[in-house]
Amino acid sequence: MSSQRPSPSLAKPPHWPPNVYYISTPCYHSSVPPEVLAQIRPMFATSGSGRAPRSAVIIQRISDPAHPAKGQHGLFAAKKIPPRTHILDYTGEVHGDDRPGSDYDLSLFRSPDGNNVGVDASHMGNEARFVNDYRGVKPRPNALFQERKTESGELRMSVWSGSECIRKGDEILVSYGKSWWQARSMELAEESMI
Ligand SMILES: C[S@@+](CC[C@H](N)C(=O)[O-])C[C@H]1O[C@@H](n2cnc3c(N)ncnc32)[C@H](O)[C@@H]1O
Repeated sequence: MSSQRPSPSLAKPPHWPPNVYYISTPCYHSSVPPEVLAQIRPMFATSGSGRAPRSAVIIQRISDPAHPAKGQHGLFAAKKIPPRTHILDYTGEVHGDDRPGSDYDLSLFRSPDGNNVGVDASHMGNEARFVNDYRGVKPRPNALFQERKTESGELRMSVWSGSECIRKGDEILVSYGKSWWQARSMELAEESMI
């Protein structure tokens, strides 16, 4: 199975990992059935950029020893972001196969006949792949994942600010959901039994 080849020409933001393609629009993997693709990306849809204005977000290495993702990276506000604002789309490889090993895979769409479509940013994506979960960092998330449709009808998963404004310099934090963490703790328990 294959994916369309991402364009290598985009300028990467600071701290971008060398082994990950930087893409501003989704790439579609051949595992997405054509009838499902037609629902999430109408024929006439043009892939407008999912990029945040370059100044809205910044990727930073986490050095705070109290942060549970210390040594990794996170996404931070480069300027004040008003409440309920579209920050950026979560780009990646849109796929219909299972990606159990990916820590960068989000659910995008479930069709009535049971086809699941995800967006996996483990090998290609944009700044949104660095959004961390709020647990152990702040009492509550200040942002959320929420789908949107582009003007031409393409379904995107996006990062939006919550009900309060995000101050410049704040880490942008979502909730991955209890089931995401439950699946990870089950994996760890299984690994420790091997
Ligand atoms: C989508 S990535 C987020 C970006 C990641 N920090 C990085 O530098 O690539 C998800 C991974 O980030 C880490 N992570 C995110 N939120 C976390 C949290 N609240 N506590 C511990 N680890 C977290 C976990 O390792 C998780 O598998």
